[in-house]
Amino acid sequence: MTQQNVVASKTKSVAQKPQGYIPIPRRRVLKNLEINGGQRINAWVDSMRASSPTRVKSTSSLAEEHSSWILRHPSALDMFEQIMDASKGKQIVMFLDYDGTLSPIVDDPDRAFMSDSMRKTVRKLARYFPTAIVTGRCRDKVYNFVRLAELYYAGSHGMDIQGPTTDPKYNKDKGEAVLFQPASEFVPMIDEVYHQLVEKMKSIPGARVENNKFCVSVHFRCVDEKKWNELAQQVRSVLKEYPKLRLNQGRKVLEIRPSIKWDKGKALEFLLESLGFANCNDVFPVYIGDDKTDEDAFKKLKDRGQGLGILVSKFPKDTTASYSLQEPNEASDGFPSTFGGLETSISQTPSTFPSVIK
Ligand SMILES: O=P(O)(O)OC[C@H]1O[C@H](O[C@H]2O[C@H](CO)[C@@H](O)[C@H](O)[C@H]2O)[C@H](O)[C@@H](O)[C@@H]1O
Repeated sequence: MTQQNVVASKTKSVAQKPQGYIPIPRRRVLKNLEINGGQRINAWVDSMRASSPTRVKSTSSLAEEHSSWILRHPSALDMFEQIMDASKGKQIVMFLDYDGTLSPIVDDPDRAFMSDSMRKTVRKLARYFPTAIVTGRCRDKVYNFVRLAELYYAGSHGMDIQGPTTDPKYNKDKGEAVLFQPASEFVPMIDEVYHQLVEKMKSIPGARVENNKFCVSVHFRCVDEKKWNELAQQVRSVLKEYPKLRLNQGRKVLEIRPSIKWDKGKALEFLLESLGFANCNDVFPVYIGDDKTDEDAFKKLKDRGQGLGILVSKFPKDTTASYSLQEPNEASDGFPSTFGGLETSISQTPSTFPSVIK
């Protein structure tokens, strides 16, 4: 299938129902919201609470839960030898989520900076392995945080994919090396919704709306929990006019995006195909992420029976990832001794981005 055909076939699916990755089916969310400010909207707010816990469990029950969870999802740092063995003779491809993985979670989304040491680690990784950032953020914004031109970037939950601008073959058109944008027709709609949400959120102290180009984030991290109900109703009042959009929840954020069959897992698959690893057993993709949306990528790896997923989380969470890391710093400090350490253990030539983007 040619690139154009791929684009055309993905675009055709715009009107179809989303499949596969909706933690909160839109129909259910809307049903929950139907009784004006009544009981059902509470169900949605409960779901916001559940996905953004604000109350800490007792230390002993947490410790118990954690030790049983860690048996099922051991630390990636402790599993270095096993990871090495599994990847032997294969091309490692790195996929990295941004918020909560490369940068710590902070109150102000515009200040989620990546540390210099993390940047150094990612630069080092990219010298040895094709490396992609896969994020809910707008691609330009995440690029401004990461500032490494040698990476692939999949912004807006994978709906905006760009190749390394250091590579002349991606850089023919004045630096815009866009490979795939399956939701491009939604840009005006997303923009419209963004402006409406900005207006609505003016009455809710602490709420923030972020335009991620192909999707919109409504942040409630700094909103008093008593106001979550009102925030949910306001978002609902906008969303009900846009049946082609749907809703997801992340870490204290509501994410509105096009109802197309596309997610971080599909983006991972697209990048692997583009790199020439479509039907290849000699590839070892590693995906590191912290959020629900990363589960689509973990699941994709499991379905392909290739590589591994690493969940960054201090707390036990339902996940398809095989391994875990506790926090972004652990990833940064750990990389040089784990994946970065591979440079001394394998005989791969640096800077060998496959020249096979089709
Ligand atoms: O896929 P990701 O790279 O993890 O992006 C998901 C969302 O991340 C950002 O929000 C999260 O991080 C913020 C900064 O630490 C934090 O304030 C917020 O509460 C988190 O949800 C980003 O701002 C969103 O647009 C992304 O969708």
